[in-house]
Amino acid sequence: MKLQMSQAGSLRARPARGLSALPRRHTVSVSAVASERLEATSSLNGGSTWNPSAWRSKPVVQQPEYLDQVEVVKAVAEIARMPPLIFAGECRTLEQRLAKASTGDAFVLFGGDCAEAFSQFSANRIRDLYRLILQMSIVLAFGGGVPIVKLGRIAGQFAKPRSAPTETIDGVTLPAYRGDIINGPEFNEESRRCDPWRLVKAYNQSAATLNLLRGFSYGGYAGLSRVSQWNLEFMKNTNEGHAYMDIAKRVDEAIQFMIACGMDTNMPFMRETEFYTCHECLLLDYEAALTRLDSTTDLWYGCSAHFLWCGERTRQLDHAHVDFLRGVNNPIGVKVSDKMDPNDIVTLIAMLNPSNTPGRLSIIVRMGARKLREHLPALISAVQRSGQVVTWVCDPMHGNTETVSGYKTRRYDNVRSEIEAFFDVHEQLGTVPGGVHLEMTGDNVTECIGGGASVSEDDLNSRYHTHCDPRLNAEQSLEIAFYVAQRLRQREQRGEDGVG
Ligand SMILES: O=C[C@H](O)[C@H](O)COP(=O)(O)O
Ligand SMILES: C=C(OP(=O)(O)O)C(=O)O
Repeated sequence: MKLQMSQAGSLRARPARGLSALPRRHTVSVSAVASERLEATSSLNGGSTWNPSAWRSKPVVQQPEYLDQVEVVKAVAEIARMPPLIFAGECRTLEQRLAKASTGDAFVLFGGDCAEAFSQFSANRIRDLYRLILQMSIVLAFGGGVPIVKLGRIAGQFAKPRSAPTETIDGVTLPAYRGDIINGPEFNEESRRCDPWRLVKAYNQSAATLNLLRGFSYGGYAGLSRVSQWNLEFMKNTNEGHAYMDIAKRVDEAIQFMIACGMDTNMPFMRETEFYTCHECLLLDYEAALTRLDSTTDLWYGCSAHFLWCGERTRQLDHAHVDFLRGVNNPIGVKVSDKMDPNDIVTLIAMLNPSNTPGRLSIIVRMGARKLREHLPALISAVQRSGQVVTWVCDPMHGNTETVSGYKTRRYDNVRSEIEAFFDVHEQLGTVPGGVHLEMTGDNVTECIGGGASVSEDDLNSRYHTHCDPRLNAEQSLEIAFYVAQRLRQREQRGEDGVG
């Protein structure tokens, strides 16, 4: 990659180029509706030129209020001097994988912490999340008969958008916790002060995390012959643990059979797995400092993660986050609640993926089951009419948050119902459910209620460790994987029977 940096270490803006002039591959033509909408939004884009700092001229929300701007400049310059965390070629491969998910030839699993935390950083926690994602992928691949694209909410998922800027406890009001990359979760003035040097700490934690993930992915840990060793210790005597071991046994038998037929166990697919990282593209100072020009294509890539998404609270058409994301060439996503209007979704898609490249854009729906059944059909139909290609993903977490006994929690049944509704709606419309996006952990936490683990309301205070939103624990996550696998298998069988 060509790192365009000035001597001070900040990014030097390259001469701005029209986005339409940027080369893109495998594009699909859109209908006149989408083209008209793109034309109509070119004034929002400020013409069609882009550079990693262009967002600064737009309205921006959910950014930290730092007290000392000089320290911000120094910390951001430090990040801009650092190497990219990912390589652009990996993003292009991921885009191809996500394109397959848009047609049902692959399925995407996004999973990981709501908010990574400095205090919870450990090799064991990274390993446990990683192997849970591997386990879930095996279950999904076995059920669905398609490759699973694995995307961890990890190695950069630090910044949190908040509903309210402040928090009040016992009559004391302080700034809200916005993620460890910005301030601390402890409820005192010092901790809640936004500290720009947290940016550097988050970068370093992300680099170390990614280093271990790459080691696991390419160093033998993720080899298919180890499938039966991925079961987490505390899962061994659970229903999900047993069901997983049944599948692992069948995978082992299939491998033995293939070896007997002459298969070479040194083939890359036997020893390695692709694993990608993602996070919300929220903290634009950080993201811009890690945006680099790829020397092989002369295109900009956000190098903090392979995949970046725009949150529900920051997807305003004329605001900074959409402007930033339209210019990076990574595959990207947008979170969408029931507040999204069918016309606006077409406009937003046209802005973020003007060349209609399959795999470039995932729409991550998060509404709760009831609203999803009501609103998603109109969104899908509008996108279909416009000829736009997107990968539809279900986030069953963010439309299902409630407070019980003072804890933010989610009920397993509601999470599962939203996934059910997502598959049902796609089935009715003949469109493709492309993936799920879960807040989950390999730890044995008690943050979400229900599931086979039978976490009750009274258990919430037992192992409630999240700094922000409640995560599914390992058992609940695996249970969700079995449910999704069942839906994928039904879809596959309908395809084989020529139905749908
Ligand atoms: O995880 C996402 C958001 O940061 C979170 O849902 C917002 O939570 P809040 O409503 O408690 O601010
Ligand atoms: C904040 C998040 O989601 P949303 O933007 O959908 O609320 C998230 O996924 O962490």
